[in-house]
Amino acid sequence: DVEEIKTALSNLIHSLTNTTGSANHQALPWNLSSLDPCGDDWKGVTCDKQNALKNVTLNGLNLSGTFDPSLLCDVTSVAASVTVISLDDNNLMGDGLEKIVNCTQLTRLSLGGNQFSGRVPESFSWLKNLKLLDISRNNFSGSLPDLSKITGLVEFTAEDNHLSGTLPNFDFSNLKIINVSYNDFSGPIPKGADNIPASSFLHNAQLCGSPLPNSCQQEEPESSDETHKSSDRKDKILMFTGYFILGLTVLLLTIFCLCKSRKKEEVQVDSVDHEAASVNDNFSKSGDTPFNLKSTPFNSKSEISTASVENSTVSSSLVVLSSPDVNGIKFENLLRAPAELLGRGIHGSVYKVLSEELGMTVVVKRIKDWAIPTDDFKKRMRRLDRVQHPNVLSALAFYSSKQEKLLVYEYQQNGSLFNLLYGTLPGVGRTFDWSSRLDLATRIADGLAFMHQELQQDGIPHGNLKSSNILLSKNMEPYVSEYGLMIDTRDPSYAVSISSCQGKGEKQAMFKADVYAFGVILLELLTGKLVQNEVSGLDLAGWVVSVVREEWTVEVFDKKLLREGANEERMVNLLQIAIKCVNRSHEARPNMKEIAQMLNALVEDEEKSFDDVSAVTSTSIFDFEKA
Ligand SMILES: Nc1ncnc2c1ncn2[C@@H]1O[C@H](COP(=O)(O)OP(=O)(O)OP(=O)(O)O)[C@@H](O)[C@H]1O
Repeated sequence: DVEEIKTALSNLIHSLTNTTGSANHQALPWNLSSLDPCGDDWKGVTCDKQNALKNVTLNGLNLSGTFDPSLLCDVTSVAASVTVISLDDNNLMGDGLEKIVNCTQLTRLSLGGNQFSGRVPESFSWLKNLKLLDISRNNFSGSLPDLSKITGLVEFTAEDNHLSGTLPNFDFSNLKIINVSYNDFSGPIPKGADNIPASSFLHNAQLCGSPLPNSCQQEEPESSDETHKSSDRKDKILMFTGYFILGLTVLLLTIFCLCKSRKKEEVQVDSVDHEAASVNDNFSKSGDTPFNLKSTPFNSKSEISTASVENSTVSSSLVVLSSPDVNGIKFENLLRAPAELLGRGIHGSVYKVLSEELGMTVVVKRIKDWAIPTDDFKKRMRRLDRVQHPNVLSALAFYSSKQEKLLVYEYQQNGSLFNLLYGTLPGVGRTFDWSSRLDLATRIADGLAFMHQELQQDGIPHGNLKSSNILLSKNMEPYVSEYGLMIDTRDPSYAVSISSCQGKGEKQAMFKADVYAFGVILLELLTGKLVQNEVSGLDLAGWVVSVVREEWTVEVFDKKLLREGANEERMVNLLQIAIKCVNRSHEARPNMKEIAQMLNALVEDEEKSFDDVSAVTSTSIFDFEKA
């Protein structure tokens, strides 16, 4: 079997590295002279104890050529055991992708960021064990096969293709993550997607229904009669033309108002300060603050400057990003809505605002004294908006003036990871068990790895990663929030790293500061202890490293995890990853992509340990129990 695996893998890697021009010849990622493909020399290949092939992970290796799955899946010993095939971010094309169906044990198939084209093979829907299918960022076209037949599918990502037709009738009680944005899908989104962010469905001109704001009703044909259908079509053409003209008018008006307000701002900027008004401090603290400017006494301790609100041009100053949830939002209405102060930091304050206009609760983060030129800030916000990941919270809208920046985010009902670890929510007790912690860490790592990859060139790291910036949605889906705002890192070697390197090195140090911060979050998840405890003076990273240096010990682990009987070997594995992340030298730290791969391998391991795979997928991410 080992020989068979070795031959299959050699054939695969040769087919993906032999390019026609010898100048482009790609170095082999594996040492093929090594006798044991399951040994360490074959990076990305893992086998189980019986030497059965489990994972083939060849992400981001600049592989090119035609991926022929039969090289793996027509080999009996491989087909019977392989659970993960991951070829993300290469330059691969496909030939006979349908043959993947012979790898019946696949739980993860990841082909994102390649050149695959044509239809998605029907046979993908026969892969009954799949939990994750990623075909995003390719050139796939045509309609999707009926992927709803894969009842255990937890994650499906297909953004940035040319896919069309209707979406399969997914069961969203299983499917936790989906992204089909930037395609040509049409028709209704299947029922039950209310908890999925609307951004997962954006940029499909004819998709409708919750969570998108456009309902499908008027698009459903009232009768099957041909004449009705054609008049419906005409109506639609008229309707879209109307929308187009309306959109154009709004755009022109907005540009006109912006120019006008900029002129006014220049003239008025010096006189604005004394007019600045605020949300009254006492109201804020009472937790039920009306932002209503008319009923709120102004005072000099300005919270949200409202000088501009009195100015009738402000509604054009609130820039609404791509989310359809907030179309038509007006700045002044937002400030008049009932609000509650959630927190106040060195850089500003955060308010929870119930917006009747939007029919939703949002969070407004006000940042003062961020010395970023307005144009750069706008550019940055728009750039960030183009990089969407299901576990990263994008801003819905923003406002920028010389004095302050306001950012509007969707409110996340279950608070932050910080609250989950160290506080309690009234009325609800939570078992935040080992597999939930590992799952959360992996999703966050996936999100950060994606953001780092996309924003490396732009030099935009998270900059302020911490457990209070990991938010939990209504269904406990974790989100990284406040990506790309002010740099305020926890990395103790950051200042030294930045001063000692320039250009590319400087950028790398910034991204590696996020890795340090992520390592600290892993330590918090493992130990249940606060990072920097002002009372005990504990420096978590320093403490863990010193305890571990003595000898590997369970002393560091959260007692709750030990009581629940979490697997110590896997906890130690996670601890090892965390310690790599908090290495004092930023160069020695792994990057987020490597960390995400290590965590996903741990999850795989965890999943293998459960006998009943389907029981794992149907379990909710977090275990609630009544307090
Ligand atoms: N979109 C949101 N939904 C729900 N809660 C949020 C949201 N954004 C922030 N919060 C919560 O509001 C509180 C205050 O946020 P804030 O960003 O000021 O805190 P912080 O992360 O401690 O400080 P900073 O980010 O300024 O360093 C935090 O507990 C945070 O978890």
